[in-house]
Amino acid sequence: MISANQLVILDRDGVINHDSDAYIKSLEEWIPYPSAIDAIVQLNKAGYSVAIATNQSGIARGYYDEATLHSMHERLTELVEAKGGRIAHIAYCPHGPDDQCACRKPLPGLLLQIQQQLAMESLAGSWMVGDSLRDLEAGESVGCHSVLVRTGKGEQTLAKHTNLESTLIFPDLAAFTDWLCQQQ
Ligand SMILES: O=P(O)(O)OC[C@@H](O)[C@H]1O[C@@H](OP(=O)(O)O)[C@@H](O)[C@@H](O)[C@@H]1O
Ligand SMILES: [Mg+2]
Ligand SMILES: [Zn+2]
Repeated sequence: MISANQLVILDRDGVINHDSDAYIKSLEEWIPYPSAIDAIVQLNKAGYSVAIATNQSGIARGYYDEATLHSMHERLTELVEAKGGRIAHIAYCPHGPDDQCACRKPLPGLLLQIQQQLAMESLAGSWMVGDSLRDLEAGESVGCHSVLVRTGKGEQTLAKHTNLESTLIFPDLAAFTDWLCQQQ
């Protein structure tokens, strides 16, 4: 069984791949940070499981469909597995802000889906890595450590919220990964 402190949960847009205020609407627009792919594999090789929790309101807004989203996640999985890594689970919220779902971050639904999928008793002590406050809020609601990266919307998040005292801040996922692996 995966222990909570050996799980890293990643936000997708702005952490693994470039984000856009116009949403990531196609496979062509899904451009991973090369260092992020390598970081996921590095985490795996250091004994961490990696899962993804991503809001995808672009589906509810009609900008793209679930098949297109799945093609992005197939590509991500291919890139990670080609380097010997593995994504344990990808949880996504296809709903819009007004749909009153239980899974759109900052609600914890995506993280609870990951917990159930990985048969874990708790996520307390896992790591939640995001570029937006809602990522961190979702993680903290289930006891995750908060990590903010400056990629994607990270700089805007930092400028808007100066009271992130319990949050670790790194330039990008690779920098957090290097730090975490040095803690072992
Ligand atoms: O960062 P994650 O959760 O992986 O994905 C975020 C995306 O779903 C989109 O989320 C939207 O927020 P709204 O859903 O419109 O509030 C906007 O921030 C877009 O720029 C962004 O691409
Ligand atoms: Mg994001
Ligand atoms: Zn949802």
